[in-house]
Amino acid sequence: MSSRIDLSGVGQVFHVRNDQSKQMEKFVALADVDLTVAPGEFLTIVGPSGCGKSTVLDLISGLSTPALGTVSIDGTPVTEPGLDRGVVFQQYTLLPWRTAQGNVELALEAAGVRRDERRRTAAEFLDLVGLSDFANRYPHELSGGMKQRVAIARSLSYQPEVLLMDEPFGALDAQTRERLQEELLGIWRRTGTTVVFITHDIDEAVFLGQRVAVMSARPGRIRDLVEIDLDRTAAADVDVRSTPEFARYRHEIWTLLRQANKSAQDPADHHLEEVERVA
Ligand SMILES: Nc1ncnc2c1ncn2[C@@H]1O[C@H](COP(=O)(O)OP(=O)(O)OP(=O)(O)O)[C@@H](O)[C@H]1O
Repeated sequence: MSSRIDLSGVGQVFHVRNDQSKQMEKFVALADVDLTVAPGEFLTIVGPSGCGKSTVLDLISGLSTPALGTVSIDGTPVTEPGLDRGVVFQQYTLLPWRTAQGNVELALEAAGVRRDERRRTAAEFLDLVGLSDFANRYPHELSGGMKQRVAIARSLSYQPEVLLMDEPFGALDAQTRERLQEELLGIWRRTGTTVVFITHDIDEAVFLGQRVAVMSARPGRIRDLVEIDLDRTAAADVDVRSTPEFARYRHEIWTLLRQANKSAQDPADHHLEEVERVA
């Protein structure tokens, strides 16, 4: 099960207090964002800090609505959060008084799933993320990587058609992170879910994404889309990350990010013009 995501002419504006004048003013966080994510695609998004990556994810998840343009899932405009979209954040968002199993069941409760089926499905998804032996542990008894796996199991348990991930592995050590990246690719292949994954890490973006979207800031835009053609199924035997193809993609994204950072620092940007247009 997977869905297509469309962002068309999307702009987002926030009201912020000007440090000098102390007046409220409009801040254009996103402008002219056009993006289509195909059903079952794995898209990663990179960009300078504050360029609007989380804002894009919030719009797709329905946590906010755009000031301009439309966001739709399979042609239906997104107006609020829904169980067709699962979200995983960087911070572990587990309830401390519930076990791993209980945390996964929570999402199924919200989806109205019957008790016995909840138990069975939660166990199945904990197994999928390799945590069957830890089902009865509480969050404080789990490592950071395990907590994040529970969060992933919880988001997958109600079988969303879209999985939105906002730097889910950002707080993990390098080894755990690489292992979870490989596990996530395996889960994605098995479930066929459409994934949008935000990261600061170029290697992570190249390793996971079938395409990498590079954003620029002030205002946030999709600056480039790079197709990544790597054979990741060989990951178990071959260190894909050390191949010349991987290095080429890494350099390409690195160069685009450098350019995106430079344009963000350019004082002659179109920021004010955009404010006028979007406001
Ligand atoms: N609710 C809000 N009110 C005011 N400004 C906001 C709000 N949310 C985000 N912003 C601003 O919008 C811009 C984009 O924020 P966003 O969190 O989407 O960036 P990001 O690319 O995800 O950043 P990072 O990589 O640092 O996590 C930033 O300048 C941020 O300060």
